[in-house]
Amino acid sequence: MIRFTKMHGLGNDFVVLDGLRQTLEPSPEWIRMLADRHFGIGCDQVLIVEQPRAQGTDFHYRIFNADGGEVGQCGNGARCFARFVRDQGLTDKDRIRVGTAAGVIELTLLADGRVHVDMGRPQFDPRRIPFLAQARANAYVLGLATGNLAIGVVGLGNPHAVTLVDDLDRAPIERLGPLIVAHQDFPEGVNAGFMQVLATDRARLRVFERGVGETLACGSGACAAVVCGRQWGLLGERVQIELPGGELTIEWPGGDTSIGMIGPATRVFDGELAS
Ligand SMILES: N[C@H](CCC[C@H](N)C(=O)O)C(=O)O
Repeated sequence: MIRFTKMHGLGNDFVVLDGLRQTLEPSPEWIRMLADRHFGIGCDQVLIVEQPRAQGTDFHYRIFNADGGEVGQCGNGARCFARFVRDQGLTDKDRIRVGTAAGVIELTLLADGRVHVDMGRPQFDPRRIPFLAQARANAYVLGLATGNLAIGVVGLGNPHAVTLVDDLDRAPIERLGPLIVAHQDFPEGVNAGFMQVLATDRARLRVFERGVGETLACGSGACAAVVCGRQWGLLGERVQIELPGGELTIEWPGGDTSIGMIGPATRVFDGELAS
């Protein structure tokens, strides 16, 4: 009987599985079933806790989108991961180093119940995002059927394209999101963020996620939006990002430094799969 925990980070929701004390075979078909909101449990991503692989890490963390694809980063998921391994008694540490397919991240459980994630340094090398155009990524014009779109492109262990909009409620996000996510310039797809800057320390954001569609929050997307916003001279070092599901605090000094994210991690229920 496979046990799972249902969790969310500002409404970006997860099925979290302990891969240490149970044997899991995460095929794309099985992941899609778990994520299915009618035939399965229902979630945006499936997260699996595994034994550490990299030197100096406490765990390895596998991330699967609802479409079954495995990816290298999930900011909201990282916060839930930290909460999960503590709640399950898998560690008693407050600071946890976790290996992912994209590298190592450091999670810190804060006294107020929130979690800080050191998301590592933003990537601008197009080959590592990956992104086919060789132009410097912070102002690239994407050719769409609906016309050209100026975007910022950055990697956070997963690829992000950020579009600045004047009004998040009126921008044609439902139409543009899928076009950007599937654009040929992103050979592995991309997460499409739409940001409305309110002040140098505050912005609104909606994200169409690769492998899912629009989510209520996207942690790596919030980090990508702050990186692009800073490169465009619109945002300061510490920014409150307002997502449909709630607020994240993002801190980035700029240059070749790590980006930090602070936010909640919520456990909803534990369950067992029938088969
Ligand atoms: N859809 C993303 C993975 C989850 C990212 C998001 N849920 C977050 O909180 O960072 C991708 O395909 O790269």
